Amino acid sequence: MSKILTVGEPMALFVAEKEGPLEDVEHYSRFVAGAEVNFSIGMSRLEHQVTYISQVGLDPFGKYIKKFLDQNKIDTSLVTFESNYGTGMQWKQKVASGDPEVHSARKHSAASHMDVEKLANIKWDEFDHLHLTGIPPALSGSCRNMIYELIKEAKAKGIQISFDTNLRPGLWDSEETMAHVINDLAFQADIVLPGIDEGKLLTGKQNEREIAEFYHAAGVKTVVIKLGAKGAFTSSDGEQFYTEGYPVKKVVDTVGAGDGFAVGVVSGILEGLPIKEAVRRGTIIGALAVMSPGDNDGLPDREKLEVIAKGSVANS
Ligand SMILES: Nc1ncnc2c1ncn2[C@@H]1O[C@H](COP(=O)(O)OP(=O)(O)OP(=O)(O)O)[C@@H](O)[C@H]1O
Ligand SMILES: O=C(O)C(=O)C[C@H](O)[C@H](O)CO
Repeated sequence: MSKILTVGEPMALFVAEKEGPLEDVEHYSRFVAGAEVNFSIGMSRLEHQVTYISQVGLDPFGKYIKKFLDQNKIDTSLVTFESNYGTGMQWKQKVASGDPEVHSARKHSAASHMDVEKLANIKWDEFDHLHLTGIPPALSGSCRNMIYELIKEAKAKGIQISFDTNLRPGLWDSEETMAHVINDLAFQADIVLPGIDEGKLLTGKQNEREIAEFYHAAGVKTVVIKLGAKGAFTSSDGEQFYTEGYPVKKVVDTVGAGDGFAVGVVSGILEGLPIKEAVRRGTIIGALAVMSPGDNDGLPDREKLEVIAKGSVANS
């Protein structure tokens, strides 16, 4: 079991019960969203210990999120309640195919008011790994400073860092700033996990090999590029290979696939699996994530993962 630190914005998520435009939907089911929440749940289900740093509003949704994280055995000792600002919220469409529309209310949220003081109580000696995404540096200037400081402290302690680019253009002033900051942060990581379209936008390169070279040239050891249903391309330690996507009969909801994929790759690396097996695990968990309506409800426990990895379960 490894000990992992992460930080992010959790949101109350309402998933439409019927297809159609969000303005016509009357009934929703409640879930918890947040890329790092999804990652934490996946890692926790595989019996790794995750400490999740965040701030939520002192409101019913903040309380719900804290309870949900506790129920999923995630360490919430660094999750604080803020009475002046609210918990972020999302509403997600139900769709028969393609990506759903997601509407967010997260401007000036409690999480966006995090700053470097959130890092004061981290017990660095406890952690083996830091997982970050491109979302917190987009939330506010104080969050961005906090992420730079977090990386600096982790690197000073020699802690391995994974970085999922997870672009949210709507949260940035401009695409140029987004690409500059995200690359600056990614360059300091050991493992970088962009989607293919994100990689093209961030690097100006045209294909997965060139994107990987761009990050290697800045010192990144392992680059794994997500190719949607097709799978992934990996470049690590001079080795380059493709991993096929795990077949899915019916896609229920595409959101969260990248986080599930990160769970597979990072848990596999932390458990000492060869990189090919770690990425294969990523493709399995990414596929499981698209088979359920919430952003993290499809993530497997170890028993389910092992059964699927051995190929003895139908993918329906
Ligand atoms: N329809 C699918 N069928 C099978 N596997 C899938 C499918 N969609 C995604 N995956 C798996 O999940 C991984 C991550 O998905 P994707 O490439 O969509 O990442 P992403 O763009 O970061 O996702 P998101 O931001 O929506 O969470 C893929 O590399 C693939 O292995
Ligand atoms: O949209 C965001 O910023 C989120 O963190 C919500 C989702 O859970 C996330 O996009 C899934 O990767």
